[in-house]
Amino acid sequence: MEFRGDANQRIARISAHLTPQMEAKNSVIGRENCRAKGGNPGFKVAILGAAGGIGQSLSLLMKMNPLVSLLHLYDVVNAPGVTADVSHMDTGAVVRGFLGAKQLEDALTGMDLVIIPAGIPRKPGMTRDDLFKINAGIVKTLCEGVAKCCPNAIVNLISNPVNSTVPIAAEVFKKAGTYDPKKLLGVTTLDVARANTFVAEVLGLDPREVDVPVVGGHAGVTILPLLSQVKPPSSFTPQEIEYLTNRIQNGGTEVVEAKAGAGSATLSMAYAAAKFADACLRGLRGDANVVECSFVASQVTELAFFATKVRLGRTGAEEVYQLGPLNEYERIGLEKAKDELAGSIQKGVEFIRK
Ligand SMILES: NC(=O)C1=CN([C@@H]2O[C@H](COP(=O)(O)OP(=O)(O)OC[C@H]3O[C@@H](n4cnc5c(N)ncnc54)[C@H](O)[C@@H]3O)[C@@H](O)[C@H]2O)C=CC1
Ligand SMILES: O=C([O-])CC(=O)C(=O)O
Repeated sequence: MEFRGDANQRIARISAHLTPQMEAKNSVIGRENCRAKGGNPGFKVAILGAAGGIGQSLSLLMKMNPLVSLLHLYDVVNAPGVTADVSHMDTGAVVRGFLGAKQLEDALTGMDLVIIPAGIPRKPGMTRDDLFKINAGIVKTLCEGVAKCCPNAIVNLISNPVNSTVPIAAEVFKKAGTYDPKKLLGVTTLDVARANTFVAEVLGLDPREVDVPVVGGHAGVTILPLLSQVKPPSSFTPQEIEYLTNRIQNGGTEVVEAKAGAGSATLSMAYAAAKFADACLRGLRGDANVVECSFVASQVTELAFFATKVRLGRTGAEEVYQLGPLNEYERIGLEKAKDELAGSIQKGVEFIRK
């Protein structure tokens, strides 16, 4: 009988949390009184924009990451549904959902890593810069929340245009007095994933064996694959270089056009974001030699931000690597990339300083 009593109490507790009344009473969407806390030692991760195309798949992938103990899913719509769904996966991370601006602070408090895929995606005919008008304000608001509630968190910024949203985030953090350049990382991992895939196709290799550094930024000509530095060392014909560079630079547009109005890359992007977040968490844990490309504050060129390989450690991007030797084709590409990047960075900075 004692056992039955305990079990009944447990069931009553759980059922109570399933009622809409209780959900409404709770400031967060979760199961606060349940015993099952996962109990994993690990990191606390928030996804802002978790109900979107990228956000949903990314939530699934982060729920599967053994380094995550607590996963906060925030969005202005549909966060409860995504949270309920993902929370039934029998992996270690405990999942809590947060809906709307009033719950942003709860979503962010105590987080080690904040991943931001919030904002509108492109439709055919648009550039990433066409998203600035709407996404700049979204990123500003969310980063103000980060500065207030988890100023020491690592931020992985996905929302486009990354070439401008990263400078916007930096300015927000500077204004709040919390800016640590090592902790603000623009996510360019999808460019590397595409480059590895397309180069592997040309070379007839497994993409997992290929490593292509992609530097610069995350839009059109600012995406600069360094094919002269591909591992394993490989040579390409001028036609192959032209084909690969164009395909990598226009990979996002290829998906936007194929989706024909239904958005941009979400599945490959969630994969890339999960890979990059995992690298950040391994760095936070103290693993050695965690190296990824990312758009960060940089002294590699005269620009304030630039994507190169960075070494991720306990405090974020602890080392920003130089470009290494470039061939003539890449030197010309670098000048074009810098010209466009300069304007995009300036636009982001001015959005906050105006
Ligand atoms: N860095 C990269 O390599 C890539 C970046 N992106 C960018 O990621 C962003 C998201 O793309 P999708 O997931 O496809 O778009 P989506 O429209 O499917 O999802 C965006 C989500 O953000 C949410 N949202 C809007 N305002 C918000 C706010 N203030 N706070 C929290 N959430 C908010 C929406 O409710 C929606 O659930 C776009 O800007 C897109 O261009 C997309 C692919 C690659
Ligand atoms: O192209 C877009 O709009 C989305 C994006 O950044 C990408 O897929 O690389």
